[in-house]
Amino acid sequence: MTPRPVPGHGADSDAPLLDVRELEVAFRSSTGTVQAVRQANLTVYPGQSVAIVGESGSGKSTLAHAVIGLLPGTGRVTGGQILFEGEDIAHASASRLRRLRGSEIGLVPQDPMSNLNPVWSIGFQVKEALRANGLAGVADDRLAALAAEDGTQTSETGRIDVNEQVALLLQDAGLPDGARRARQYPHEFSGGMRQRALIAIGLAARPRLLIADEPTSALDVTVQRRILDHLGRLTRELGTATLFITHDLGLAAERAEHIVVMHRGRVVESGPSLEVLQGGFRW
Ligand SMILES: Nc1ncnc2c1ncn2[C@@H]1O[C@H](COP(=O)(O)OP(=O)(O)OP(=O)(O)O)[C@@H](O)[C@H]1O
Repeated sequence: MTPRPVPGHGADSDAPLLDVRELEVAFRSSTGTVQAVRQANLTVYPGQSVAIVGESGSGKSTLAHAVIGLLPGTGRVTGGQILFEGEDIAHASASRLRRLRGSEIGLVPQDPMSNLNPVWSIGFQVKEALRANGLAGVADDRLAALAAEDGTQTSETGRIDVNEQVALLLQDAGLPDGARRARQYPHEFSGGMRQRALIAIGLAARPRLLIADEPTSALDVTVQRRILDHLGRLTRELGTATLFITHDLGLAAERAEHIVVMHRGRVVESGPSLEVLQGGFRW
């Protein structure tokens, strides 16, 4: 079943942002080949939130990592297409994928500790995400409005002091006192704060699609809820589509408009969240 376009996201909402067709991903090992993803289909429209749900080992992360061009180890796309804004990126070059990551497709990874560099300040890491996409010192409308609220002026040409920009991005991800937070290092942050820093980094370049891989699974339930609420609000306000990976069907139904259920590498169910939840699918 193909998800319906989300109303109110402009004329291009008729066209999928991401259209995964018959995707096959395999890992080679000394004992043979593991077919991690089989003939998987998945569509995400602009601004839409889609969750991939499934038990451990069902292929959720592999599918998401294939989309972002970050398959680990011997993982290879062995069939099918990954159309992003109509372009097949299943076999795109490393440099094309690097350009897409961050600027068009952001990632909030599963494990904040191993995805933040311990020797760099948080602010430096946000700045790097901006620099990599040529956006250091550039304020979009949202940042200009946040700067005005903060009593800072942006120039008429949309320039902003890069340290102020970093502080605002951290604040927007739910880290008050962003200027001070920017000077701190990952070990000075709690797990929840590190996750928020990764959200700031993932959204810094305003990607059209954000992939969130079990973004809060290591956190306690209250912190998890608060962060997911914040992430949902932020992506809605920014108009960012999200591909949310989780093993928790209830959480997926709460957080996403559309659910794709994976089992042993295959998409076995796909539809509006409520329908999938009420369908009582069990793996
Ligand atoms: N780096 C790897 N090398 C070899 N096989 C791998 C690798 N990563 C994943 N796999 C295999 O691919 C299959 C799908 O794994 P994947 O991690 O995508 O599942 P998942 O649904 O995301 O699980 P989890 O919820 O535990 O992260 C599994 O059989 C797994 O063993």
